[in-house]
Amino acid sequence: MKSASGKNPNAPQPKAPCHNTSSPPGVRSTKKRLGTLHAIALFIAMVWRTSPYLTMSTLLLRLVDALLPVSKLYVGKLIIDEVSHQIQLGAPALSFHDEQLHQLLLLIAAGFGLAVFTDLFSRVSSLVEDVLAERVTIASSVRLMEHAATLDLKDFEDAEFQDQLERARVQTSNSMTLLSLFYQAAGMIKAISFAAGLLIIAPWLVVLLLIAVVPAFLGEFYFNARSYSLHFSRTPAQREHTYVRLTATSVEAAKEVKIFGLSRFLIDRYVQLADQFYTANRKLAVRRTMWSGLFTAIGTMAYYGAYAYIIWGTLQGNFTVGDLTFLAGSFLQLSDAVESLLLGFARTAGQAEFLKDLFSFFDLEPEILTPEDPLPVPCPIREGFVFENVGFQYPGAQRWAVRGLSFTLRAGEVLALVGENGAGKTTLVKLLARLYDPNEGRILLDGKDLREYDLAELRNSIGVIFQDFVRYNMTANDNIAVGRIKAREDRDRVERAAERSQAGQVIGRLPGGYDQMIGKQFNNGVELSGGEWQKIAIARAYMRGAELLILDEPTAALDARSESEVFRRFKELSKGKTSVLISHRFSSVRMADRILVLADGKVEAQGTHEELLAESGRYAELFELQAAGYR
Ligand SMILES: Nc1ncnc2c1ncn2[C@@H]1O[C@H](COP(=O)(O)OP(=O)(O)OP(=O)(O)O)[C@@H](O)[C@H]1O
Repeated sequence: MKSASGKNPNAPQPKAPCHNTSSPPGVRSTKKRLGTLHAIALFIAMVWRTSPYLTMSTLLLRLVDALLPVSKLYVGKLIIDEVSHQIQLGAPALSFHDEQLHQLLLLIAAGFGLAVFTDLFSRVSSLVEDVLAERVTIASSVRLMEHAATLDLKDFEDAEFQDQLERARVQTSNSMTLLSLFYQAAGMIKAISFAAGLLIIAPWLVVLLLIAVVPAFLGEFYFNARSYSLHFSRTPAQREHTYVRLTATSVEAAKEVKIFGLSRFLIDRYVQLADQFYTANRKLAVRRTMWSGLFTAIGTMAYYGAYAYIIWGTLQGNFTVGDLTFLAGSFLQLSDAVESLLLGFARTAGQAEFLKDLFSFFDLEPEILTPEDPLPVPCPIREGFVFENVGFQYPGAQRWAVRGLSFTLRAGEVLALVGENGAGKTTLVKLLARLYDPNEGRILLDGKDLREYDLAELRNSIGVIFQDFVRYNMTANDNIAVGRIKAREDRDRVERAAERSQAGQVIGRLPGGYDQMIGKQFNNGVELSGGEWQKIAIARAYMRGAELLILDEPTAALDARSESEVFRRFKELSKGKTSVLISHRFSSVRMADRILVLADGKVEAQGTHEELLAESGRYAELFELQAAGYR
């Protein structure tokens, strides 16, 4: 994996400042701030792309919604002024035909209309925003999954990558909070509309107000940054926390948890991690509450100071009673609006830090790619695969998993791989499928480097069933169809594949047949035995019908008769195809055309079963050990 900037994140990196929870947010570099703004801009673009129509509607509705309160307040002022005016005139009781009464009724009707509209608009805006937020959540989750699918296998095996993925994942479900950006824009218009009234009548009140809310704003900014850096620094622990919780409650672990009596151990670990979070959260929350209480008190003081000034001005005759209510109302609402605007802004800036994680995740690029002018993958394969002095080291590993590995896999042959645990058999298979690229040497397919072929086409012509194949909690049909998902609806093909792998008998015994849900995660699911699962998984290889088929020990749980049958059929049915079998059972391995003995990541010996026995090497030794066990 490398970031779009071209840097390899696997290379040692200087610690990012946000790792350092003690550094105050004030020392953040301008570059980082720009990065935050950039993330906000990318987010707005993403919202717009999700639904231009809903985005426009949200903005317009919020704009109207923002202008309604000041209009309502102004109509209130006009009503009070009109009433005071009538009282001052000492006017006799108004009659229905009076011009003034009409005026007053009209103002009351306008006030009523505005009140109804305000409520309506705010409900409709919230509705549209909710819908938009949900669409954004779905769109960003889809983008996250699509992007994750393009990244390399080694990325997924990297803990730092998992942290980043976790933060990005959290972010996709937080779009709702982020849409408060629009709310902020509306809040700004609202504040400007109130300020406009105040500016005309008493301009310095606006200055007073700004001074009053600045501390609250800075405080909020500070605490949001602290909260982000706290969250960032504990993502690994947070993932462990979730992992422990899921392990303690998952169906997969339930057997061992009970047999080994692990629940107390897991709960204690959970509590230990939770305690760390709790203590840090509580400390931050207490400090935040104290400071924000103080800042709010400053704001309230400013409000009452302004209120006293307006009352004084009214008593002096500088303002009318209507002005008094308008100014006091405007000031209060403006102070609320500015405060929530500034706090919201600080909060959004805090959120935008998380947003950066999402977009930096989208910036990651895979290293295993299709070249510019890819070769078409040969079909059928004519010569086969050649490993030329191949060496591969897993990222971060001290030792080479394979090194100096050279051999030929001829087109149309059945090759068996044997070797003790850790000899490099699975690694070899992963290199063949380009799940990794070699660090040394090269792998040729029909004389050309694997890296010159179209990656998707190459993977399309290879079918691998790994020893740790996935047990999908899906129907029996889909569990086989994953081998060639495009043919999912082709029940005949699925059934043929199942018959070939002996999964047909297993499925025949299921109450729902091919439509039976397998696995215990969902309603009406039935569990299978280990061997039954393996038969289903092997059916995927037949379903795939690829040029190169590889069974990497998915037969370990099969009884001896079933495994022997699986390999016999596999050999028969894969005629004309190239296949690789990995097994520790020599009775099955001997059926292969050729056997490769791997040791310490390289080929130690090769030949037919008889040839290898005659050599009296490791193969003969292991074969004898196993045979002795049966005597
Ligand atoms: N994802 C990985 N990351 C780091 N090292 C790995 C990874 N997978 C395997 N290794 C290491 O590479 C070496 C070869 O492993 P590999 O899985 O290829 O062996 P194998 O011959 O298939 O073993 P087994 O018979 O146990 O399945 C081992 O030393 C193993 O520890």
